[in-house]
Amino acid sequence: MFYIEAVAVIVVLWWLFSYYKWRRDIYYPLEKLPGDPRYPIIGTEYIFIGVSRNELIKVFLEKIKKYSPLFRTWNGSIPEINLMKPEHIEIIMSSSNHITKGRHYNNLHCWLGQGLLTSGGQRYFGQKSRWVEKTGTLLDILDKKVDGKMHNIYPDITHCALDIICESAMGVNVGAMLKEDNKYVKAIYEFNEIMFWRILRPYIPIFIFNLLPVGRIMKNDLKILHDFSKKVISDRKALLKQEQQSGSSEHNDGEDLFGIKRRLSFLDLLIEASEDGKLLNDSDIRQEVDTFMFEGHDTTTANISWTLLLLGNHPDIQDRVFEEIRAVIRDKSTPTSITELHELKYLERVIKESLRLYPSVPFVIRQTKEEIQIDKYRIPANVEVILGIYTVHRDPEIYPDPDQQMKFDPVHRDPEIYPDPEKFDPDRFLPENSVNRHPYAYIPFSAGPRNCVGQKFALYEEKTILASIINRYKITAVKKMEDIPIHVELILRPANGVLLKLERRL
Ligand code: HEM
Repeated sequence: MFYIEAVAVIVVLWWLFSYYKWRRDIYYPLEKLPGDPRYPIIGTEYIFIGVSRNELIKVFLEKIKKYSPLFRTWNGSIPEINLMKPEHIEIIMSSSNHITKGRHYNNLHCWLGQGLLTSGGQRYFGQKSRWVEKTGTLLDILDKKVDGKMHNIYPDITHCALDIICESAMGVNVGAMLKEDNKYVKAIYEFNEIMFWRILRPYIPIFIFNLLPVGRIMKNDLKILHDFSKKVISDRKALLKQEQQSGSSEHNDGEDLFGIKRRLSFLDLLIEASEDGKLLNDSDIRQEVDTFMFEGHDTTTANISWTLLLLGNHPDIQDRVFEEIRAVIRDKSTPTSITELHELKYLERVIKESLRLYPSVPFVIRQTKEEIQIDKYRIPANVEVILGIYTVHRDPEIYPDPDQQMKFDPVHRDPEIYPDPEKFDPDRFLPENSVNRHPYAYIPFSAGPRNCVGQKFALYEEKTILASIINRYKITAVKKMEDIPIHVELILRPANGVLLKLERRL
């Protein structure tokens, strides 16, 4: 009996000490930062209660306007520091100390595991000729939508991007564009939505969440996602075995249409590294494949989609893009060489400007490894810092028109950095207009030691797809940009897809 009482006293004392330490080291320093009042269990998430999905971003932007340039929020009992100034973001992003991802990414572990890629990946992609083939299939699908009516082409772009990443990085043709029902793509959207739903409800314990219908749907989605990647891996393994037996190898010899020597695919390298089972086991491979497939198609899909919506709203810019494409690829339907892709300079500025206004990844979250000082505030070690990529593009304090408050995006839309930040103006990215820009004022691919490994791949792929679409069709957007609701989750998506009217040019 005495023993139980002694343990109970030690537990209570330990808890009191931890609580005291937490208040001294975390709570008090952070309470000095601006932000809404915090309540037990819910933190500051009550600001989102009763807010519709389409309005969530507006509520958050109001807070940014109120508390910019930095403020704290509480996700339940976990504090989060929101940063949106280039010089503040630089402190975290440029440091090799603060590279641990925030804990919200733990929600992804059940899907992507710990498979976060840290080394460069562009050199593995030597199969760009396949992009031309996939883009051709996309055009065939879009041709059927040239009927004077409005169509949502978001699913078509998603399937094309998925086919391209699977073919380029995994060496497997999943034929997503040719399938009627794409369970994998549906599961990704659903999983992301539910994950975001859960993040906003820190007061629901995990065991209750798992019992709710959303918890069960998420579990089912997870199975679909894993089954898909397992099949990609087993298909590739079977193909490699077949090639070994027949003595032929289509993936590591010869040159493709772009004159690039073919190399092993990213997945082949993972499989090679696992041959003796020492470096990577099957689960490690699956995690890397899941990460790459998700990061490698959802991001590019979102950016291509926003770019099409912007071009569909700006016929003058679309005409300029079209003229450049005709001058570069002449009578072909799609670019077929790296040189041609490089020559599409104006299209590149269009893509960059689209990524400024609508960065596919709207924020990244890191944990501080050690205490840091930001302006007059002391940020303790081990707290979550939200680096607002979307936010860094629009600054509320210096945004000139108070009525436009809902639209600002503090970093990529800071009027001091980008005059008239709401305007879609690709020429902001002319070299002469970019010279004095802060290096962390434009960070769609993040920056520093943990930045995106796929940015070159993304740019080439997007140029190929966008050039092919604009070359073949004149596109008209059905809705103005300001009337298109934005869905924020890990990816920034147009809420209702990409509604366009297509007219054949050629
Ligand atoms: C427009 C397209 C893309 C955008 C805007 C984008 C953006 C980003 C951002 C912001 C990050 C987070 C870096 C950080 O935590 O600081 C990231 C990570 C990553 N991206 Fe991309 N990305 C794009 C396309 C791609 C493509 C095509 C691939 C693959 C071919 C790819 C693969 C990855 C991987 C593997 C990571 C690392 C994951 C991690 O360490 O957590 N991305 N990307």
